[in-house]
Amino acid sequence: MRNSNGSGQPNEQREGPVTLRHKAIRHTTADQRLLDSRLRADWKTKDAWRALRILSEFVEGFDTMADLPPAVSVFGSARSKPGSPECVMAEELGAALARSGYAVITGGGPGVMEAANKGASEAGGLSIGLGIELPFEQGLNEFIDIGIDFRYFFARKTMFVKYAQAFAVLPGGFGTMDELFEALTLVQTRKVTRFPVVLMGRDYWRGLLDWMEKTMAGGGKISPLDLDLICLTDDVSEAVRHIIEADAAIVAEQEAAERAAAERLAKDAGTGD
Ligand SMILES: C/C(=C\CNc1ncnc2c1ncn2[C@@H]1O[C@H](COP(=O)(O)O)[C@@H](O)[C@H]1O)CO
Repeated sequence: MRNSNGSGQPNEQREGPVTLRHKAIRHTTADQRLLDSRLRADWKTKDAWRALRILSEFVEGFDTMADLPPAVSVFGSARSKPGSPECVMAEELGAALARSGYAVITGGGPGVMEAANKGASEAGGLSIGLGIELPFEQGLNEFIDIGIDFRYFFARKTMFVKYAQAFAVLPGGFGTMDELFEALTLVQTRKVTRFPVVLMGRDYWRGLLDWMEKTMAGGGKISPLDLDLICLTDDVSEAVRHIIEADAAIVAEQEAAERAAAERLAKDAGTGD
């Protein structure tokens, strides 16, 4: 939904290729209708169709994102104001990533997302926004070269992970925490190849990291090694260097694994196994 008309009500709603205006606007989102257990009566008739709609989001996303160069997903608050310390940092980070050859993927919204897209775009990089249908959504920010609007959070989240070499997470609220912890869980459970997670903003993250070290790791709820996944910094150059080095290390590991597999095959062929 976009552009409130002053009454706080949006005057236009986009649902995939469909635009709804005026009395046709629905005051719920696709995610809300899918997840609302009070709509149980609809499950039999509507969920099978929803599955096709969900599939179409994956098809559209895979098709569009497959052509990207190496990319970094940047997360952070939708509420930060332009010129705030985290927006300044996001803009510098977007620009530095672009100069190092990375495309920048964000949630396509305002605040930190917009700042990262702006930095990337103005530095000549490729700037991508994966928008999400929200009851108060404002549309994709103006610094996006490739934008995709998703109805379903989980389809959109797949794209952030699948097409990024690293995650950079700036100060943010629940949405940002969700994205951070999803990344850490995927790496911890080896659902994705180990990839770097950079937390930017030492003061903002210190309390959470201390709690993770003392309470989570101290209480045996995570392994202390899980915290090695995270790089904490205020320095944009250090963040980008960390991403480049981790990226190179992962590529080297993968190449070594492929070489070892090829050598095993050759050896087995030689011994007739
Ligand atoms: C809150 C406002 C607008 C929300 N618009 C969003 N557009 C796109 N993506 C969003 C939006 N809000 C949250 N996200 C996702 O979560 C992260 C930020 O959430 P947080 O709670 O603000 O930390 C972000 O990385 C997005 O992927 C009004 O201006």
